[in-house]
Amino acid sequence: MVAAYFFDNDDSVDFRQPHNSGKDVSLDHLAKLGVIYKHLPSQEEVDSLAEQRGYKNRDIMNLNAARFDNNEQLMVEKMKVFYKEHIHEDEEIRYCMDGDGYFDIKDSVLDRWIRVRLDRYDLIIVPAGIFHRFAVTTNNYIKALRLFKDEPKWQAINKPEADQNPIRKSYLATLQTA
Ligand SMILES: CSCCC(=O)C(=O)O
Ligand SMILES: [Fe+2]
Repeated sequence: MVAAYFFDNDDSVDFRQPHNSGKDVSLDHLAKLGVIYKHLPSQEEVDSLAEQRGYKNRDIMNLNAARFDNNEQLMVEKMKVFYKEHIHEDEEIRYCMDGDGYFDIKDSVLDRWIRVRLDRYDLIIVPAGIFHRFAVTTNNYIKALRLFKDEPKWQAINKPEADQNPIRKSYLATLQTA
């Protein structure tokens, strides 16, 4: 079941560890940042949400150590692409079909990372322009359905370019009016 809490900022510890500061974050607080969480135990519910929100395409991302010949070091190296804070110019919609993972959300009002743990049948919608990152847990496995409004493309925009991105600026403007 989902868990959300402020990240403990202890970068000396493997990023796949929980990093729980002990300070929980409510789903309402996440919603104020534009992040939507849902628990959808059936595929029908996922399909209905996709219909409502106009997600026309999807694919499945399977991240596990076996994909890297059980070479955990290689997997960690590859995972760092997702763990580098980034934005997208579209919503990021991920549904955990199996396994688990951490979606870290940057609260730009408090300037703090919020860690959201997704477990099976959890879905997260990360708004366009918000800084975020992803890590598997120490289970080293997630099977995630990726939903897209248009073409299934994954384009991460990192700092410093992201800070000047118009979608980023629009996102920050929504926080001012919230
Ligand atoms: C398991 S989905 C990987 C994370 C991701 O797609 C992203 O952060 O853009
Ligand atoms: Fe992303």
